[in-house]
Amino acid sequence: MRSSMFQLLRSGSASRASLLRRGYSSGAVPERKVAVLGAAGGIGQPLSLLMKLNPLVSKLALYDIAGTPGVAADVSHINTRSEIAGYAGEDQLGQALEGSDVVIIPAGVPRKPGMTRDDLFNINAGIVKSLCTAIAKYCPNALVNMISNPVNSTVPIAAEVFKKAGTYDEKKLFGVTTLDVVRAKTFYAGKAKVPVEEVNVPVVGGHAGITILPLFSQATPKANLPDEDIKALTKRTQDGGTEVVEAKAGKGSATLSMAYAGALFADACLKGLNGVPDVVECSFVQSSITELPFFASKVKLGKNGVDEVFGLGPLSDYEKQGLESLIPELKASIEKGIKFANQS
Ligand SMILES: NC(=O)C1=CN([C@@H]2O[C@H](COP(=O)(O)OP(=O)(O)OC[C@H]3O[C@@H](n4cnc5c(N)ncnc54)[C@H](O)[C@@H]3O)[C@@H](O)[C@H]2O)C=CC1
Ligand SMILES: O=C([O-])CC(=O)C(=O)O
Repeated sequence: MRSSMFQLLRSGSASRASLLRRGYSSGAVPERKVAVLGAAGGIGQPLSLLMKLNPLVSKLALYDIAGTPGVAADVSHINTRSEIAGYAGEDQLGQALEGSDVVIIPAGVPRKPGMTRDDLFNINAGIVKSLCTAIAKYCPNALVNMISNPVNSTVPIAAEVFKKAGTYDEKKLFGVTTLDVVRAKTFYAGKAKVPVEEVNVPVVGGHAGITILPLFSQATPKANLPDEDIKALTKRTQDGGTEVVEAKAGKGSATLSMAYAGALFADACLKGLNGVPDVVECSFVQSSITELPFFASKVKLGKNGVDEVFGLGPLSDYEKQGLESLIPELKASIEKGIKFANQS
């Protein structure tokens, strides 16, 4: 997956050649529209760039409350397959969404030092609710990739909005937790001294603090790291977002690594839609693998979105404890989202 993103970056105008390398015959590449909501933001801009480099995208709609005409004009000069259109302001949201196969949502405020992701709830819950109301109206069949925090609550909000509108399909709603996986892979490779591009680590649970549970016992290549290294790697993965928030010192949270992670996940969704076999990523989805209604785990992506939600596999004692500890916090965040969506 990582190497395919570098292929994209190298492919430039040769997107047809890049598609052929990816196993598509040139006549068989479906048209796919992707919309980015929040496209003028810190994540939105580099994410829009990366989606413009993806040859699976034929139309790219860049929506924000302001600033998108400039971002769209800029990105549109890149000589790759997709046609770009910028949409600014609520009256253009419908047009941005119509016909979308995948909608990526990085709209909303980011953290400042000292804040938790839940501190963003009051502002971002309303933003997500209104955007999802529009998705239900204009592109009810699209796959929705939710980046806006707190993901542990914004995904349940989206589900409730779609249920009320009668459009909910649990196979099509995803909380994007790919950045946790990207971090876990990077940190593990550094500690285990193995090539980073060969590393796989599932990350399960949710997307905030201790609800982020990397399963280093299942990491490959195997490295037999001592317990204290596993604990340190787990903590660093759980606090990865805070590490960036503190380093940015008031200027926001992860944007570039998130754009990379968001582009990887959207690419996986597009591949699944296009019938590419065995596309598996971790994501926060409706789930019955634990007692909680939403949970992140490995998910197989197919022509209709989620094809299969995989179980957790064998856990170490340390991971079993982590799982037990995260359940109450994740449950409360899910319930908070559901309550918000139903009372307002
Ligand atoms: N899931 C994850 O792993 C991660 C999630 N995030 C979250 O992503 C969100 C965005 O972060 P940044 O891009 O850094 O923030 P930002 O403030 O740089 O950009 C947010 C953009 O959203 C736009 N926006 C606000 N209300 C909107 C609406 N109603 N419709 C459309 N656009 C709207 C703003 O105009 C702005 O351009 C935050 O909630 C942040 O916490 C950030 C990093 C990782
Ligand atoms: O930490 C934050 O607020 C942003 C985020 O979700 C991440 O970087 O994982």
